[in-house]
Amino acid sequence: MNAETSQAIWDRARRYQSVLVGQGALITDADVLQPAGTLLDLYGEDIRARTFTTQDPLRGEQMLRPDFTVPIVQQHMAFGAEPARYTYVGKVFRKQESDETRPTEFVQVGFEVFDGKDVAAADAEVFATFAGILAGVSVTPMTGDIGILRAAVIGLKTTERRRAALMRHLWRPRRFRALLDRFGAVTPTPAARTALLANPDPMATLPAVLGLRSKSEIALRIDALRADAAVDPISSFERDLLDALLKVRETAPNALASLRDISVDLPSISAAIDGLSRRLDALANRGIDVDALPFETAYGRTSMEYYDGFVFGFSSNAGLNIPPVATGGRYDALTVVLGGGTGVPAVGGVIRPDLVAYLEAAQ
Ligand SMILES: N[C@@H](Cc1c[nH]c[nH+]1)C(=O)O
Repeated sequence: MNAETSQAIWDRARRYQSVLVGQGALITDADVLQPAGTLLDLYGEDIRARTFTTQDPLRGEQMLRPDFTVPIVQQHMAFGAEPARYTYVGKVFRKQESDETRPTEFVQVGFEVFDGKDVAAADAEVFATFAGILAGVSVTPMTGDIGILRAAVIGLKTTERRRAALMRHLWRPRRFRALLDRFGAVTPTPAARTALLANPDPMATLPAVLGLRSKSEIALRIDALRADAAVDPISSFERDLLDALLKVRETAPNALASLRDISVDLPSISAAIDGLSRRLDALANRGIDVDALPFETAYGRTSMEYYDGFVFGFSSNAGLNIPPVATGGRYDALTVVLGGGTGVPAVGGVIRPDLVAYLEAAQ
């Protein structure tokens, strides 16, 4: 699916990067080989499964960098001073499991902004920068906000354990739905579980040969299931609110109005919605046509699991079946994890020059 030679794609990448440098971004880089271990966990299931890993005799498990954001956050938290803007050009590596025509290594041009002075303005700056680079290319933007979804789950009137389970599965829409139905007692408890919990001494019924879990882990799990079985279901009122929230998919001003309506009954999302409102103002200040800007609450739920606020993407209009040409989002919590407890508000994104070339050739 190459529309340009590799040389032309690198040239194009550097042209895009010069726009970012013009905006005050420092050129930076990251090693191709990154320690896999705990870093790999930060990406989430999809990227974890698609990352090439290898073994180094001294350094242990290594991965071919599946993205730049994680190593750049690490560098920034170790050596950087705020505010900072960075840009990089380089290849990332991801296995393709279903579509052989998709490359397993491709060039990204990235922009990362570490600046907590005005998060709405920083979100708008990143979005508008990519929109500017893509002016004249036929793409449609999409925006979302993982922070609204997180706030909704945090606000549910249920146990901490249930909230944590839903939060963990925020990224797997089907699993999330199944959990919500279970916690809402919409789907009945599986018969085997009911039988297990009805048994006064379930540990006595364990087979002689156990699987991966130890006896004490199984006992803990049974205790947790027992405690959970005694908890009231999440009300249909709250489940309907979550459903309504997840269905919001409109132009940004309409989405804002719908979300405000929902927040009357789900006040935990109010602060996140105020943030959305400030972001829309900041985007308008940057010349973005906010009235036509699409917003979808569920957008970004299947991508990088480090996003926790604004998310965006630019996709081809035509039915070309290619991934979005530019994507990004806010990842404040990732900076806390990699900063050893102290973080800095951060947002960024990448653009793929190969895909833009392909789109332009198809236009
Ligand atoms: N690193 C992300 C894009 C991104 C950069 N900054 C924030 N998000 C990716 O490869 O999809």
